[in-house]
Amino acid sequence: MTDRQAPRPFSVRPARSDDMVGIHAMLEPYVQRGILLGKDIVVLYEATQQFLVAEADGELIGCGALHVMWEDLGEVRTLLVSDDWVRHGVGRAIVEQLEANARALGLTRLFCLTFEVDFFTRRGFEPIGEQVVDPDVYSQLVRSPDAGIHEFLDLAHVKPNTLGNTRMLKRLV
Ligand SMILES: CC(=O)SCCNC(=O)CCNC(=O)[C@H](O)C(C)(C)COP(=O)(O)OP(=O)(O)OC[C@H]1O[C@@H](n2cnc3c(N)ncnc32)[C@H](O)[C@@H]1OP(=O)(O)O
Repeated sequence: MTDRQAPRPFSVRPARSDDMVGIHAMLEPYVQRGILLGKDIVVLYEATQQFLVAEADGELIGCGALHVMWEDLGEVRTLLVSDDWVRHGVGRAIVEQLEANARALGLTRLFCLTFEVDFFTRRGFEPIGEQVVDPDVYSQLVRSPDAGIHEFLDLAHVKPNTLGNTRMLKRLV
């Protein structure tokens, strides 16, 4: 006998624009708790192609995004699974597909900033302390208006958002 439940069927697919209102609603509680960065709905629409969604019985149950930051470097963003579905392999399936997408785009390193250190460690991410880009790349990245890149660079004005988070990196092989 085991207490592991039978697998519940779900699928992961690229997001469509009409998923964004649902993603915005799923995101809001985590923004309130300071776990994920808040995004205006217009920013979500602009990022539609970056997103994957998980669904079961036609309902959104999770999402995650891949943001390209540099030639070799991407970031996993806005990963979440609805409360009813945590610990059923949905987060893992989303991250594995985001990694496949990253490889297809030619990326070799994936960054994330997270409280979920155990989850990302099991996915092969490792904590990093310092800057992982050279000064020339840094000087270009700092020109981006994107708040996520400011968090990646650990700029002073975003430090209140990132308090207690762990910076992690995975090398894609
Ligand atoms: C970069 C960022 O976006 S950081 C923000 C991350 N998101 C958040 O913090 C929001 C809140 N958290 C969440 O939404 C979720 O907990 C996530 C996204 C972190 C993880 O998603 P989940 O779907 O719960 O993860 P998943 O189930 O794939 O894996 C977690 C572990 O649950 C366990 N598990 C999986 N399926 C089962 C099951 N059927 N029964 C029991 N345990 C299970 C396993 O131990 C699994 O780890 P492993 O597969 O590596 O051995």
